[in-house]
Amino acid sequence: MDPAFIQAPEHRPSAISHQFAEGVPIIDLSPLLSPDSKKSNLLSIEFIDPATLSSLVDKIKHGCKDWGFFQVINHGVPIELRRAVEEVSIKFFGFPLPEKRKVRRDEENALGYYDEENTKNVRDWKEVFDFSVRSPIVIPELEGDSIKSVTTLANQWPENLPEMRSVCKAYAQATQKLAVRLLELISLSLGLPVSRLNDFFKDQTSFIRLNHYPPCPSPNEALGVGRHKDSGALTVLAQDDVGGLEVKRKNGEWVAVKPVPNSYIINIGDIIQVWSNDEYESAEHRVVVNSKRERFSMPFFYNPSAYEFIEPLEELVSEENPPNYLPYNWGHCYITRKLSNFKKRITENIQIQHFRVSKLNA
Ligand SMILES: O=C(O)CCC(=O)C(=O)O
Ligand SMILES: [Fe+2]
Repeated sequence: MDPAFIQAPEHRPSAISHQFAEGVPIIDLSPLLSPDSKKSNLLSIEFIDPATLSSLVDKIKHGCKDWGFFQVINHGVPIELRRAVEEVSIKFFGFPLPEKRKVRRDEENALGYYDEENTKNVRDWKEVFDFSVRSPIVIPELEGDSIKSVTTLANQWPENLPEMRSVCKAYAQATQKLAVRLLELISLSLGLPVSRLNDFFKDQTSFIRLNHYPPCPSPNEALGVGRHKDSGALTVLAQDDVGGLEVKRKNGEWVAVKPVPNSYIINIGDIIQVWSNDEYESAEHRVVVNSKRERFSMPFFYNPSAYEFIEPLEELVSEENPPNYLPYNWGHCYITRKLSNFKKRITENIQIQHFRVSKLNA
């Protein structure tokens, strides 16, 4: 196998890491499906009674605080839509490589097909197709009040799979609605008003990634995706029945997340960690591959507007609990991370650690 894929010994999947985690919270969102919205699959917080809402918010808090991720069922995303995207994804990745490369991402435009992604400078055993919810998106990178650069990202769709565009668009809208409701529940779980975080997403930079992990001849040395944390606000992830997603627990142990049919896995991203001033921590995760079955997954990365500056929310800091992070521009963070995956870089990726206020100076 190409040595570019081989993980350092300490990061290889160990034999004991494949046990399915006990007790991963599975949260039933059906109380949010109001009777008349059942048909339209619309989740709403308006009509729920206070006791039911409060018990739901408690479960969200537990998931965020103790795990950094959880699964949701009865989430309102129509199953037909999910199946339709799964089908186009299988068709697309089944195309010959030259066909897929017609919509390949490049240094200017980070959306489209890509099969050479690195995580922490080791190649991932996967191929991906990225598309953003809004397109094109113009992303200014801000430094203070001045614009450092402007990048435009635009979706690219394969000519010989004409249904892909509309199917993906409909799916993105449905998962986005779920992301909005989840963020509202998370806002309540932090003691904030329900819509406190919504305005950050007015010109969202959210995108969906279709992942394909082919069978791997050397699954003990390579990873589908190396260990990482998602840099956005939260991730709404659909995985198929093969399994392979692993999450690092607070005790340092890697545990596998058992696939639950038609559920979504919700990951807390770095932005929620910063907003909450470390009340919630983003979960480190990775993907283990296997030699027999290919695997497909589809994360929706819920990302704010590029011009937003991310910092601990003022309601959640005080003299006793001062902000742990300096403000950083999301557009800058997003573009640096997205384009840095394009090529191996000598320098480290931007991480929220770079904005952490040093405790030593306190
Ligand atoms: O495939 C998965 O289950 C997770 C993928 C992932 O973590 C990512 O693309 O950021
Ligand atoms: Fe991830």
